[in-house]
Amino acid sequence: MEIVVFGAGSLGSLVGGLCAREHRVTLVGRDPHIRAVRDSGLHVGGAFDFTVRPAARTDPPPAADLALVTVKAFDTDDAARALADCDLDTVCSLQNGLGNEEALATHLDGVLAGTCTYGARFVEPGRIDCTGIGEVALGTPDGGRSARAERVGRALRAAGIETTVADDMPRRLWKKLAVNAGINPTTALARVENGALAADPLHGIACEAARETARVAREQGIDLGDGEAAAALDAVVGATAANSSSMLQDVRAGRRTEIDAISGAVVDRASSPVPVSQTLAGLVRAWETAER
Ligand SMILES: NC(=O)C1=CN([C@@H]2O[C@H](COP(=O)(O)OP(=O)(O)OC[C@H]3O[C@@H](n4cnc5c(N)ncnc54)[C@H](OP(=O)(O)O)[C@@H]3O)[C@@H](O)[C@H]2O)C=CC1
Ligand SMILES: CC(C)(CO)C(=O)C(=O)O
Repeated sequence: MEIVVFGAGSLGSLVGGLCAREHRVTLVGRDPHIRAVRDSGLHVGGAFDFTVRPAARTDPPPAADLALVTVKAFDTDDAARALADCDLDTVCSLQNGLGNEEALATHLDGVLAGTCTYGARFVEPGRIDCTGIGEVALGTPDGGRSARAERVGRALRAAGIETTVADDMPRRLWKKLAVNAGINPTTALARVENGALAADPLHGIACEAARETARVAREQGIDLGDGEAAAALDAVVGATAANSSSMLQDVRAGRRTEIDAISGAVVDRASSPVPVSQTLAGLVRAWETAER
């Protein structure tokens, strides 16, 4: 299968590197990382230790069977526009946050929704580390089964990526959002690793943000319970206790965060008050305004 990974930073290089062991892969990203991959290949370290030599460029190729989108959520619309001239059969987001599939579908056909719990960290141009083995779940954005999703699932499994083809992607996207809405802004503002959320006061704040997200999901017709959302948050906090959330990494690096697609998405869709999510979103945005 011809696969283009659009947004070959940390996660995109991990997934693209794994796919390159089985498929013809083109990474689309930025120099100097892309130049290093072109010159010396891509080394995937951490939980893996291999080097592959995918094609690497700073603009999309003319065609591919599958595009995996791994830009940050605030770049999704630009990614969709950049891919519009690429002859594609299927596009699959592996991003965090809500709204990515809708943004992609504005410009592209054959869009699938996806979540990813693998962890990836950029080391230096040409090298990334896998910081945690997880899984990819993918399917049609509105739920239900599709031959397109089954094809992509087979291709990712063939590359050794733990993959579930799911018929309930709306629910999965909201459940992942509840986890991110609890963990990401809380750890970023407190400057702590994920494990600090196991104890109060941070545990109470993170759980309430997750429960607010579950309530807004129910307002949107998604059957996601408060207890289930809080339990999912606790499970991820336990499993990634030593990790720095992506939002904490962004804040520490002085980079723009994905707050708008995470807590902002909860606030924008709420038809009842979500004070914790609103406060977390406001505080992170205030930091972005002051510090960036
Ligand atoms: N890293 C991880 O462990 C995980 C990440 N995720 C999610 O995956 C998504 C990606 O995260 P992550 O990999 O960490 O982010 P990164 O910033 O490391 O990777 C995104 C890359 O895409 C590049 N990019 C953006 N727009 C373009 C463009 N138009 N053309 C070429 N390159 C472009 C960025 O370059 P530049 O910055 O210069 O614009 C960057 O190098 C996010 O939604 C994140 O929340 C989900 C699970 C785990
Ligand atoms: C699940 C979690 C919070 C793990 O750190 C994550 O997806 C992130 O950091 O963006």
